[in-house]
Amino acid sequence: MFALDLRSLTLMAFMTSAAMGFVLLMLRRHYPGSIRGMWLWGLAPVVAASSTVFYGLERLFTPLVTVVFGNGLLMSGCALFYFGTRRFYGLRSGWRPWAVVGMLLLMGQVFFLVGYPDYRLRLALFASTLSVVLVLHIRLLLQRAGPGFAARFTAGVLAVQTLVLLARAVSTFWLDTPTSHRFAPSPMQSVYIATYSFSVLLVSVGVLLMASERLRSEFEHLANHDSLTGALARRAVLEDCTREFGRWQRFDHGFALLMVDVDHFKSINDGHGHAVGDRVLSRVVDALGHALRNVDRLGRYGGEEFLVLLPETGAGEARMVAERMRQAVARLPATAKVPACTVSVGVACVRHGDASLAAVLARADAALYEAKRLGRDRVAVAMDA
Ligand SMILES: Nc1nc2c(ncn2[C@@H]2O[C@H](COP(=O)(O)OP(=O)(O)OP(=O)(O)O)[C@@H](O)[C@H]2O)c(=O)[nH]1
Repeated sequence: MFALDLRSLTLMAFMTSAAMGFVLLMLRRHYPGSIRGMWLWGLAPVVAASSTVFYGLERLFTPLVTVVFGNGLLMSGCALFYFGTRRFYGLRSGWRPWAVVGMLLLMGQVFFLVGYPDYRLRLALFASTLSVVLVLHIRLLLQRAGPGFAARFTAGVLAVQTLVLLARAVSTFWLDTPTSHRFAPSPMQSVYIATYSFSVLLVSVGVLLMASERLRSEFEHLANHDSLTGALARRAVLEDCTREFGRWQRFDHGFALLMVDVDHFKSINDGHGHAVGDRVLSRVVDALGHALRNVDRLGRYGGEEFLVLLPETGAGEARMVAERMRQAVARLPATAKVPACTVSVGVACVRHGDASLAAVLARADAALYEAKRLGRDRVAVAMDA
């Protein structure tokens, strides 16, 4: 019959959990504070590892101590993983309801150990409570999982762990005797303990991948966005424009570029100070962004100059969008902290004969110059746009 040495498996589970806890706690220092939950994720395997000490050395303890501490710590380890994930997603966890559930579970465990000794019922109670925690964790991961792989992977590992946990509890009713115990050799028990040590390892890897994915997306955001206004960085918006130019060359899908410049910005800086000028820029970007569709791209081209890409847009529609943006900024009221301002907008559309994006940009720039020349706070469309 297929059965592994359960004490060796338990020792392996201990070493895996302790090592993963150590790794997570050490790595946590290398992640920025914006990535939350790593401390709880690191604590979880350490607590789970302590539970295996009670199971593995059960001869040294009374059954009551083994059950209360072993099961209590294992349950706490699983809950800490879940709390870590909640924290990671910016959710707080009230510990009181969890403490009540934990106490009730332990009371039930003691009852089925001392009051009405039944290993099967004790196991069924423990497995079902632990499964609830695991299912809550899986649900949270699947609800919040973005396009990345890590959260789905972690949820998958937890799902396997839950199935094995439940299968073990159910199988006990058929395979074991009511007086059976943890180290009575059985295939199910081998699968359970092996799955446990693997899942601690894989869940730890999973949460580490989640933290790394988050870190990468934070870096990407920093690299692609202007830190002052939140608009796309010049390089990112130009990349989008170049891609759109390529689509136009291949599929003949037209697009428009808008060059937007804050009027007399130097005098705002000079009159109110650079910090106020910064606030004006942020407010202008907010207003411009609200006037755009999801597919449009808004980037900071230079100091107080912004570039807008309008895919699949002709000259008439682009002029309307530009006018909407101009009005959105002009309508911003002056406040105690920020003066009112206006913008001028130059509009250009890609057209046959354009050899590169630079040609469209140059026409949008020339149109902007024209809008400035005509008195500012207006939209000018490039000739033959
Ligand atoms: N506060 C602030 N000022 C900036 C920033 N980037 C560039 N500037 C300032 O923006 C001003 C731009 O001035 P100009 O190019 O003369 O243009 P303008 O005063 O807006 O005049 P027109 O464009 O002709 O209407 C300069 O004084 C720059 O120092 C920034 O990030 N924050």
